[in-house]
Amino acid sequence: MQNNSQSIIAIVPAAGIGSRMGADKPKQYLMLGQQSILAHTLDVLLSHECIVQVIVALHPQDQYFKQLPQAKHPKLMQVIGGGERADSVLAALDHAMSINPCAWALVHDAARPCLRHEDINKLIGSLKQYPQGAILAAPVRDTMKRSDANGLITNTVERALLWHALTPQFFPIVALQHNLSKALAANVSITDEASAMEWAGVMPGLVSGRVDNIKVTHPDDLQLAALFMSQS
Ligand SMILES: Nc1ccn([C@@H]2O[C@H](COP(=O)(O)OP(=O)(O)OP(=O)(O)O)[C@@H](O)[C@H]2O)c(=O)n1
Ligand SMILES: C[C@](O)(CO)[C@H](O)COP(=O)(O)O
Repeated sequence: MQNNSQSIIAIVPAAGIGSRMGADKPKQYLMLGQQSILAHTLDVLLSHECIVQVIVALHPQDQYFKQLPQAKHPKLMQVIGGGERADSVLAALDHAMSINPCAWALVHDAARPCLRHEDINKLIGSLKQYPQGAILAAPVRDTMKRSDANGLITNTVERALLWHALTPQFFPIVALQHNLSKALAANVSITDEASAMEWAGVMPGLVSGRVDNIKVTHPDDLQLAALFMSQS
């Protein structure tokens, strides 16, 4: 895959505690086959020819990362993450700004180990069509319902233009760092990089990605991720 000019720095928010998983360790360190979820995710990013650096944001008390073989990879750097995912991403972006502010950030959840190079290539390849940046996403397939506080259906939501936002999310480092830091300073709820860009008036592109690029969140996601990994 040739990416012509752009330098790409991957950012991996990996400072979460995995509370919804309810495991005895942060979910990114749970085993998936022969290695941990985070190790799989790092392997995909470190092996991509267009990614020149990988910055992983870690929990301040992380005791696991240094045991990963990937921790010694020459392309890998680590920073201390923050209280929320967006804070961890911003900490990594601040570091990326000191490396190459003209590069692009490819932000990918540690908890999405099933990512494939074909999807990274699609996203990078969308740069000409979406110079403002873009995200991998999956069109909604099911009928979508909105509920009230009692779990009763209030209405059916038109699904034709609804997407599941995935990662990686791909933006110019300077613009993303600026907009994310401004949005967080304004106490805006930011759950992905695109929402910070949207808050600043940008309309990111949507690039259709594989539905097996799941985020391991709940216990039953582990078996699904293992199945998808076995087919990659
Ligand atoms: N303060 C945080 C919170 C989350 N993350 C990372 O952001 C990704 C997506 O977040 P999520 O799936 O919510 O992970 P957790 O926050 O660990 O899960 P939970 O919400 O169940 O605690 C994960 O790779 C997680 O490690 C992070 O870097 N810093
Ligand atoms: C970034 C993300 O994976 C896109 O769907 C999602 O917003 C992360 O949410 P989480 O609650 O931090 O897992």
